[in-house]
Amino acid sequence: MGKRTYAIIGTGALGGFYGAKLQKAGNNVHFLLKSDYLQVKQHGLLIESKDGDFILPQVNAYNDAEKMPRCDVVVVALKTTQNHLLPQILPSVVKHDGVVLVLQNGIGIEAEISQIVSNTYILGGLCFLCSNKVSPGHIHHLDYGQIALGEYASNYLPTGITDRMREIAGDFQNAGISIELAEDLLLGRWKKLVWNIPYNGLSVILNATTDELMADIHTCQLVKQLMFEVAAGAKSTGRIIPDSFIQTMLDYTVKMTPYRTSMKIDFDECRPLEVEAIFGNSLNKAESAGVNLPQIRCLYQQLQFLNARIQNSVLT
Ligand SMILES: NC(=O)C1=CN([C@@H]2O[C@H](COP(=O)(O)OP(=O)(O)OC[C@H]3O[C@@H](n4cnc5c(N)ncnc54)[C@H](OP(=O)(O)O)[C@@H]3O)[C@@H](O)[C@H]2O)C=CC1
Ligand SMILES: CC(C)(CO)C(=O)C(=O)O
Repeated sequence: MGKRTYAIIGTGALGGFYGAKLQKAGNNVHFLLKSDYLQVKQHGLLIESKDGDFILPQVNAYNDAEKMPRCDVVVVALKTTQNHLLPQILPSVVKHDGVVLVLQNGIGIEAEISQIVSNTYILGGLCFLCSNKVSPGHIHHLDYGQIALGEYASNYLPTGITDRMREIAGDFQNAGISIELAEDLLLGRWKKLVWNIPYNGLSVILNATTDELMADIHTCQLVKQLMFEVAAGAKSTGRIIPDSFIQTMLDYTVKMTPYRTSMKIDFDECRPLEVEAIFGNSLNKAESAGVNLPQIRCLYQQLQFLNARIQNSVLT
């Protein structure tokens, strides 16, 4: 097989960064954009990265999914709040027997996508990346970047490590993106939520950066309690997250460059928050297995209030 073709659905902080790295490494990449389309079509992408800045003066830019060629790997990098658009986008972009790779935060998205596409493999990637889009076509990569890649099977049954995962991981690794292969995508998704649920939620509710949350004894305790609730959620679906992993996540955040989480950035910019994909879907999974997660539900209710306020302010 020749080189795989890639479509990036949503060329923002994450999609722009990984897509540009893939193109720089010689892959054939096609970028779907919305408001940045003209700028990127004319001037390409500028990546300012802690690993070295670079410019791609020319990229394959589209503002209409139907004009994109069918690709081997279609990377979903929209905010999950825009996933209602996927039924219009994915079927025309992914090749028969191609792959949809979901790089979004949250849980349960692969199952939703399995209802949209057929004859397609679905993979999920948990991205430990700190990247922001600072202006049209200009991405600022601040820290990290590794991806844990897993494959989706019906009901999130673990697939082990497949050849498809290895092949796609190879492309990303050749592009300088560090990849870990996960035998169980659902476990990987819960593990990522150990970070996202406390930090994304509390950063918005408490108007705080990660370092501020870790510097205070009370919020540090709250973060830890929320992490243990995520582990209880994982357990309700038969996945075990060891206590040592929770400690690793706490240590990782203490060492991290002080960071405004993606949800906090969305909140500050008055954009819809990814509350359902991260909080709502986790609660649904645990509660349908008969397990309540009261602290997560409390955060969820507060975030829904703020989210509704954002939607109303955008409408008025
Ligand atoms: N940024 C990060 O470091 C990380 C992000 N993630 C996850 O990755 C996902 C993407 O986040 P992120 O990249 O930060 O978000 P961004 O908002 O930076 O990027 C999303 C992009 O999708 C574009 N888009 C929206 N609607 C359309 C459309 N109809 N057609 C084409 N493009 C469209 C937006 O364009 P426009 O601006 O014109 O609306 C935007 O550029 C989220 O689930 C997030 O949680 C996970 C880990 C780290
Ligand atoms: C963990 C982190 C910071 C990047 O991986 C993230 O997922 C977010 O800000 O939402």
